[in-house]
Amino acid sequence: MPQISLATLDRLKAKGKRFAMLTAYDAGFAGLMGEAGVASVLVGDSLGMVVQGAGSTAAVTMEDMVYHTGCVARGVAAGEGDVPLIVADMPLGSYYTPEDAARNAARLLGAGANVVKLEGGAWLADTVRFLTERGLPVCAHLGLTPQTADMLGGYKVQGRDAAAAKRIVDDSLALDAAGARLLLLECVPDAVGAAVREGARVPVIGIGAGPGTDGQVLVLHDMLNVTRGRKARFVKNYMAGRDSVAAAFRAFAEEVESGAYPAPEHCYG
Ligand SMILES: Nc1nc(=O)c2c([nH]1)NC[C@@H]1CN(c3ccc(C(=O)N[C@@H](CCC(=O)O)C(=O)O)cc3)CN21
Ligand SMILES: CC(C)C(=O)C(=O)O
Ligand SMILES: [Mg+2]
Repeated sequence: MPQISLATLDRLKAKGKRFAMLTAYDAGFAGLMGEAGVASVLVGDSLGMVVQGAGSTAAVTMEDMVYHTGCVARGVAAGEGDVPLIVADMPLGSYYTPEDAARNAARLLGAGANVVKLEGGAWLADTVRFLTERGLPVCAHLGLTPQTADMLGGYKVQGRDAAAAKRIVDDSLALDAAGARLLLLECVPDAVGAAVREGARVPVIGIGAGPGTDGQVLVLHDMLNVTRGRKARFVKNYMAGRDSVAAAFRAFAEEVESGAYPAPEHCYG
C-alpha cells in the first residue's frame, strides 16, 4: 500500500488540499485510521494523560514513546489502504541539547516514526537545523506547548495580543527556515493560524488554530468522547450519531478535507 510521505503532504498543500491527523498510541486504532483516510498519525505525549492517567505530559519518557511508536508503526503497516505518515513526540527533557535531540530522535525513527516533533520557538532553531542536517525530519510545535504549559499560565490560548501573535509567526518562520518539514500550531487565534500558513513553506497542522491551516489534528480520546470533564473548545465528538470508531475516523477525515471542521465554535476567533 502506498506510504504517505512528507512529499505527499507537500503536494496536498501545493494543491490547497486539507488533510487529517489523529493521535494514536496502539496498533489497533492506528490501523483503522489509515483505512479511514487519515493522512497522518501522531504518537503524542498526550499519552501521559489519556493512556497513563497523569495530569500532564511531563512524566512521559523516551522508553514510553519508543514503545508506543513501535505499536503504532506495526499497526499502520497491517492496515489496508494508504499508510499514514507517523509523527512521534519527543518527550520533555529529551531535546535540551542538539546532540541529545539527535540521539533520541534516531531512537524514535528506529522504532518506526517518519518525523519527530519538538515543542518550542525560535530557541529551537539550532536543534532543528542540527537534526535536519543529519537527515532527521522535524515537526516544530508552537503556540500552546503543553510540556511547558505552566510557564504559559496553563492550557491557555497563545498569541492573543499583537506582540504575542507576531512572536509566534516570527518563531514559526524561523523554524521553517531552519529546516522543519512540518509546523504544528496549538491554541492560537484563527488569524495567527492563517498568518503562519501564509508565510510558511511547509505544511502547517493546527489544533485549535482555526480553519486556515493545511491540516487539523485531534486527540483520539477526545474525538471518540472517551475523555472526562471540561473539554477544550476545539474538541468535537465524532461518535455522536455514529455506531463505529471507523465511521468516526472517516467523518473526521472528510470534514477536515471539506473544511467543515473546524467550525467557528471550535475556534478562538
Ligand atoms: N485529551 C487531551 N486532549 C488534548 O487536546 C491535549 C491533551 N489531552 N494533552 C496535551 C495537550 C493539552 N491540550 C489542551 C488542554 C486544554 C485546553 C483548553 O481547555 N483550552 C481552553 C483555552 C481557554 C482560553 O485560554 O481562552 C479552552 O477553553 O479551549 C487546550 C489544550 C492539548 N493536548
Ligand atoms: C495535542 C497534540 C498536538 C500533541 O502534541 C499530543 O497529542 O501530544
Ligand atoms: Mg504532544
